[in-house]
Amino acid sequence: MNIAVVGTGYVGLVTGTCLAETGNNVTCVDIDLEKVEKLNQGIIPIYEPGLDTLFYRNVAQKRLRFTSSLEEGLKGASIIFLALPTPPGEDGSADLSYVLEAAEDIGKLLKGYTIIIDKSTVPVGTADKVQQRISQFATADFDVVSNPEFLREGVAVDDFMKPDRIVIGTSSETVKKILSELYAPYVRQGNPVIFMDVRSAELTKYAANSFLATKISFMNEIAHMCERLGANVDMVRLGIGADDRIGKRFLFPGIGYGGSCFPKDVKALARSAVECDYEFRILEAVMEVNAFQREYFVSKLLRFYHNGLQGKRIAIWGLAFKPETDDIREAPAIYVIRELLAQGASLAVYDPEAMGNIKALFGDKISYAADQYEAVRQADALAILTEWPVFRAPDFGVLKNSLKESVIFDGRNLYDPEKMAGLGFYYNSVGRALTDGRKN
Ligand SMILES: NC(=O)c1ccc[n+]([C@@H]2O[C@H](COP(=O)([O-])OP(=O)(O)OC[C@H]3O[C@@H](n4cnc5c(N)ncnc54)[C@H](O)[C@@H]3O)[C@@H](O)[C@H]2O)c1
Ligand SMILES: O=c1ccn([C@@H]2O[C@H](COP(=O)(O)OP(=O)(O)O[C@H]3O[C@H](CO)[C@@H](O)[C@H](O)[C@H]3O)[C@@H](O)[C@H]2O)c(=O)[nH]1
Repeated sequence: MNIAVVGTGYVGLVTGTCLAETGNNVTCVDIDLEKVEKLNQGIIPIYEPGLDTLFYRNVAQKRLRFTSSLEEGLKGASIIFLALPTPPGEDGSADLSYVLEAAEDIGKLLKGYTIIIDKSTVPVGTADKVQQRISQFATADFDVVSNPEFLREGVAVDDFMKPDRIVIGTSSETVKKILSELYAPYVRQGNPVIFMDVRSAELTKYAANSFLATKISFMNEIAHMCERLGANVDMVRLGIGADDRIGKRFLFPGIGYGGSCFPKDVKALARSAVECDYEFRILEAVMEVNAFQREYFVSKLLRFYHNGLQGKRIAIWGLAFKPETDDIREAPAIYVIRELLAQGASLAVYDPEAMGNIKALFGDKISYAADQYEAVRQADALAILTEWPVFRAPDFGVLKNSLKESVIFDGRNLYDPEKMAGLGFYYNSVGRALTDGRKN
């Protein structure tokens, strides 16, 4: 099939590449000229594991192209995917300006029957708005479909190629037939393509993200109880996760969820509730707990250094909002860095992929280490903010010799507290015993 993808960010680029991989002809469109130029030079502007192999293969075989001209992108396309930003507006509701402006431009260019698929995360009623906006300008026939995307950054290619499920909101039998064919290669293992009405599909996306965010905030609260009651959150996690009704995943406490999706989508669903005269009480608590997690992490350092952080050098391992990505959107690290700087600490940071993005934000206010061990050299303490695999089994001897004092604040529970005490560290993690082996 001939496909256009409008918006070539994390979702658009992965969607376009993975659709080309199964034999479709895909043109990705973006208004960011620099991005399009890079893509046309074979430079992938984001870090996403596994994307490069598929990208280079499909570009070489001319199934994947990039352009900044919408007109050129839409030429011959029978399906148009919208993968455009829907950032939070001032009141928390999703800002639909990117989607609706693109709809208008698309309307002016539509030729024959076209399926317009919304992959952006949008509130209930958006497909109707897109339909109306396009109708004002189009003469050709078209259908607007909601097809929310559930990929996770860091494993986006796998998630797209083998999705748990595909949700499609449409009432058109023609659309159902065409999209069943388009997605058939991705659900060969029997994962379902779930057809439903458009409004339910739109809400499904927010419900999924909000439920997962709720799971995380719930576990963060359980972690606080563990710290107060002398229980171990790892054990509680295993104990409840073994129950199929609860499930093992998304039960890891830490410094709160970040990223470009959970924070904005929870906020947007809460706002949607207000707009339809309902107070979504759980979501208010989920957001409150999430904000508290990063504050609590910083407060642990402040309590430890009760004379203040002035003159202290803190090393930070992990800046991205999660491992295996360079994305720092809403990363807890941004808050932690700002707070520690405000308290007078000097910072040396390291992340395998997100250094460039953090540098663009903080410039020369902090030091950027070439590797994780350089970051801790002569630091008073280490703070761990992202659970990159490379941090999981460091050389503790080197770590201990590099730090001025053997002090670790771990926001991601990477190590065993007893083991850390045995190695002579002060080790403060989330929802587990605080251990101090410095006098061992
Ligand atoms: N990032 C994720 O993991 C993820 C997963 C599922 C769903 N989503 C949703 O998908 C949507 C896109 O998210 P993203 O992370 O890919 O965003 P992004 O910011 O990475 O990419 C959006 C792209 O759209 C481009 N753009 C803006 N206006 C345009 C226009 N008029 N024409 C062409 N291109 C235009 C931007 O230049 C940018 O490259 C959002 O609604 C998001 O909530 C994101
Ligand atoms: O047990 C857990 C799991 C995750 N997180 C945090 O939650 C955030 C989000 O993680 P994750 O969901 O893995 O990453 P995203 O790429 O943001 O993916 C989410 O957001 C996407 C955009 O909507 C959806 O498509 C995905 O299905 C949904 O998982 C990160 O800060 C994680 O550190 C935890 O704190 N504890």
